[in-house]
Amino acid sequence: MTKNHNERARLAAVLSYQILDSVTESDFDQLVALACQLFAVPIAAVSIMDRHRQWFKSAQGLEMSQIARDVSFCQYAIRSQSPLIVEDTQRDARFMLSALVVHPPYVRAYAGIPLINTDGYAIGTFCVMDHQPRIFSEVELGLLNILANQTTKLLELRKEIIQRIEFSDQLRRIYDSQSKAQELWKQAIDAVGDGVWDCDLVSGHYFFGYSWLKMLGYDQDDLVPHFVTLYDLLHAEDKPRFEAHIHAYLSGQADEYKIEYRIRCKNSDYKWVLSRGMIVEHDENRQPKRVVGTHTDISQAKMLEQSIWQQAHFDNLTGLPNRRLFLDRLAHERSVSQREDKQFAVIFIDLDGFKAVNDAHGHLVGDQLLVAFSQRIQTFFRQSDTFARFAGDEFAMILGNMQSQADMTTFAEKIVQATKQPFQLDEVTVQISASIGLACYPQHGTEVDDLLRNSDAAMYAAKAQGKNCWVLYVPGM
Ligand SMILES: Nc1nc2c(ncn2[C@@H]2O[C@H](COP(=O)(O)OP(=O)(O)OP(=O)(O)O)[C@@H](O)[C@H]2O)c(=O)[nH]1
Repeated sequence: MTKNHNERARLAAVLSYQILDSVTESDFDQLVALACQLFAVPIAAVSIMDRHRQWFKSAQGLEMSQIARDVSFCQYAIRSQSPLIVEDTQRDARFMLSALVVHPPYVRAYAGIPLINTDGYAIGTFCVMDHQPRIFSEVELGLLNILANQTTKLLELRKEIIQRIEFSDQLRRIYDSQSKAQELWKQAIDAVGDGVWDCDLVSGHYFFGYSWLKMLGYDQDDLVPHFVTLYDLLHAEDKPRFEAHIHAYLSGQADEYKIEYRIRCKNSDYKWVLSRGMIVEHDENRQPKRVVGTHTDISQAKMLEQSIWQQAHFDNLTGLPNRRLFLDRLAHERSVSQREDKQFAVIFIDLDGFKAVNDAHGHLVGDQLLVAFSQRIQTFFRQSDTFARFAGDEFAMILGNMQSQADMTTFAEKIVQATKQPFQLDEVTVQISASIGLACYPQHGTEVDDLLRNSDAAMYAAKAQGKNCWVLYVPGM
């Protein structure tokens, strides 16, 4: 496809090949040599038409490397975008006085085919010249066309290669500048104390930043820079959560990579760290290739958080779960038992005569008694049961997975018996007893509030019956 002559656009197209004044290339020279052989002519050339000159990319039989555009034969082929055939220059008014005709190389015959690129611009010509007048047969013109086409293809190929080289240079420059920026970034973050890490997902190479290592007491040589090293250092309990989060982030299910986990220090202690990261590179299939991020030591914050949680959920004096934690566990037990169709017991205990101990021996002894009672009763429990201090001398229990009401009452009796055994405290021996109320899920209530209220009511019934005993809830209490 050819385009109407637009010299400005044509020149832009010529420049895009970056071929003007380029060094000799054998591919073009071979085509020119072939033309001389094929047509038995002394002169053949591949020329590129610049703004004011015709420059020869390759030429045979010509002394010069370029000529002024206005004396060139090829300018006609360029302008008309069609072959120019001159069988005898001395009989053609356009050329008979041309410098190329009256001076060397004394051109008498000329055939030139424009090199029209894929955008339709005539970049230059492929031409042959003779010192004698000559007629170019159709076959010869066909061959010349083929040579011109091959030359155009060569020009396109050459342009593509140049573009690829430029593109890869550009990529390398971007990569270099990014690497420099990333290095600076790593150093800056390392300097403020957050440990930097950088993971190549393809090779598994894992860069541990200086602060990362220092935070956990390691030296550079202590750790193999590989993802497996990090995985091995994770606390066993945190590994499943870590794996799940990584998977969610890399597969796009999670928007951000942000996870807290414990990691083993050089001295074998564990530290809590907050790990944050982001994908910075994808491969050609848009799969994540590289993730970089930071490690922040959050051990202090975690300890504070744990201590606050502990204070909010456990009784200071006895170390038993408090009312809040008891209610959480009760709600949990209820939903598990409902799902699995099981029974459980809620047991309410209020000590009898506790005030008298306080009054007789002082508050401190009263405290010691509460602790001693808790420790004695705790020995009756399974890990899965809950024994909590509600307030003062009130305690509550959850006994999971009860087979029968008889199991519950047997247990209650054990507590009654154990409580009335004397307590040997620091300076005195005291004796108390317990009043116990029992309610069973689901017979005595299916909701948490009902179970609490009914076990409390049963406990009051035990007090009313003379204390030092247990009572199983019956409706109407
Ligand atoms: N030493 C001590 N006493 C407490 C604590 N919390 C509450 N008390 C006291 O525990 C007593 C509980 O009162 P009551 O349950 O009426 O005393 P009680 O003698 O067991 O009465 P009954 O249940 O009817 O047998 C009160 O005197 C509270 O001041 C505590 O943490 N330490």
